[in-house]
Amino acid sequence: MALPGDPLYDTAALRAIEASALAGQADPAILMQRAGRAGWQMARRCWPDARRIAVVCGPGNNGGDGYVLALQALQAGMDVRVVRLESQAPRTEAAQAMCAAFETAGGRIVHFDGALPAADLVIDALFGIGLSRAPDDATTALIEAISGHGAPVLALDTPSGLSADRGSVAGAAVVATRTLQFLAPQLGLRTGDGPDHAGALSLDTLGIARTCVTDARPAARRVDTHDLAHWLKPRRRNAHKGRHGRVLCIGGDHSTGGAVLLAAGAALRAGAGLVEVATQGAHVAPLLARWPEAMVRRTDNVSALAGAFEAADVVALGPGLGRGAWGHTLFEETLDAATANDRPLVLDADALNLLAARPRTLPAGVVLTPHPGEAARLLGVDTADIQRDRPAAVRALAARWNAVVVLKGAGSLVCAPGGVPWLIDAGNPGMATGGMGDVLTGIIAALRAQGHGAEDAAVCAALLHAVAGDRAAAQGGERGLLPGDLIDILRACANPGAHA
Ligand SMILES: NC(=O)C1=CN([C@@H]2O[C@H](COP(=O)(O)OP(=O)(O)OC[C@H]3O[C@@H](n4cnc5c(N)ncnc54)[C@H](OP(=O)(O)O)[C@@H]3O)[C@@H](O)[C@H]2O)[C@@H](O)CC1
Ligand SMILES: Nc1ncnc2c1ncn2[C@@H]1O[C@H](COP(=O)(O)OP(=O)(O)O)[C@@H](O)[C@H]1O
Ligand SMILES: [K+]
Repeated sequence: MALPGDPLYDTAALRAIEASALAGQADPAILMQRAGRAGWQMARRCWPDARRIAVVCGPGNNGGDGYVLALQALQAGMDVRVVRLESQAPRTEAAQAMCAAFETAGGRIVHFDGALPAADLVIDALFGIGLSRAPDDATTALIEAISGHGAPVLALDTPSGLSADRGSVAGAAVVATRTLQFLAPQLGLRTGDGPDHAGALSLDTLGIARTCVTDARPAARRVDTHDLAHWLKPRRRNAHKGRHGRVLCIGGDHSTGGAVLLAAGAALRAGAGLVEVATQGAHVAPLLARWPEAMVRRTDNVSALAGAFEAADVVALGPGLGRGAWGHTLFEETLDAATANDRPLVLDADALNLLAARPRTLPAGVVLTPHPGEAARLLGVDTADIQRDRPAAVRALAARWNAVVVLKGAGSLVCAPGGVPWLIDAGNPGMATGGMGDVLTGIIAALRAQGHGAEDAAVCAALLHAVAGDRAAAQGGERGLLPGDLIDILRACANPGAHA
């Protein structure tokens, strides 16, 4: 069966796509011509009333695209100004030719003196995929002038300063209204800082053969709402609860009982056949009051759980587990028992922190769900290191722990060891609320219990969680969104087709 989702690319792949598109091509500047023209058409389409156009050009081929666009705008009768730093005259042959053509047609180029000219539209053609270092002070001032101008900003290929590979900003990056990507979609625009800088996304393939793109190795595959149906098929008429698996959620030390309650509720609403919870005695009654469908027991150690452990199809360990003696004991014993009994595990929250503090070999088929802080602990680096290159971080985590990893946050990435990451850019900042990750853990466990493998369960669950977050936010707004709101809406999202 065809893989779900759409491929995204990194800079190396884009360079390979470019090389294959240009092979045998007489005019190497043909793609630059098409890029500049596509940029101008996009500008006209999106801002038909803009007459004063400021085009900020950098020294490379991204700047070349900008000169082509500027010439197009000039020929269309616009009031066009190219702006650049004195030190950033075009350096590539193709960009020099486009600059010369613009000047020959009477186009005006001004050096940036701290302010951009008045304009109805600003074109960002400073840097594209060739960004190679953090911008210096003068370039930073130019980037800030673009973002702070007040007019809409159309970025060509990449918002200047954002890494097209990593989705991170070293220093400063343009905040664009829209970004028109060329050739193929970039991973960096969809994770980490990417969405905040890129604005609305468009793509122009510049007329190249499809095979130039399909032959390149993707950096990630992006899944979206419609892909849920790939995993969440209608149930068999002859189904029974035993077919849909049994989830055991372990967690909820004193003061964090809500976490395991949320995980259990999410597991129920994501379709687990049976959900059992092992928690501190004080949480048993409230949990039963909220979820009478769950089987809840007080536990101090795994031997008290003997029957439940053996019966479970998957064990979710971590929500509210804490790092006290209770959590430590359950962590060690659960991992021992899961290894001995070959039980699939989902590890979250303090289970990840305990794992980082006491590294051990994990049994096969484990799913880890770190947010960037937990990911940093698991790799022994800083959170900023994780966010600087989220795609590399998720690959490194999967390899280091031999597990399927969900690296959470804006543009969540899911990766199996040695695999190509999945990208989920559904979801919204309303989801940055305590307890939201516990809901994800419950969903992964439920899908795992329903028979999905670790990677399928992780990517489908991360997508379902994000889609539910967006649907809940659409109903009542992002601010104040609660994990319970997602649980309430999960059922509607987990049955694609039935509630379209
Ligand atoms: N691929 C294709 O087929 C097509 C590509 N096209 C377009 O070309 C773009 C790629 O062009 P590109 O390779 O010339 O790189 P680009 O983004 O212009 O930047 C490189 C220049 O910037 C400089 N520089 C870098 N960082 C810097 C910094 N922080 N501060 C200051 N300077 C810095 C760097 O200097 P250097 O590192 O060499 O010192 C170099 O001079 C691509 O995104 C797309 O728009 C289209 O024409 C369609 C077809
Ligand atoms: N800005 C955001 N955009 C999209 N999803 C987000 C955003 N912030 C948080 N989320 C999602 O919400 C969940 C938060 O999980 P986590 O940080 O573990 O919360 P907690 O530990 O409080 O349960 C993750 O699935 C994450 O991907
Ligand atoms: K740009």
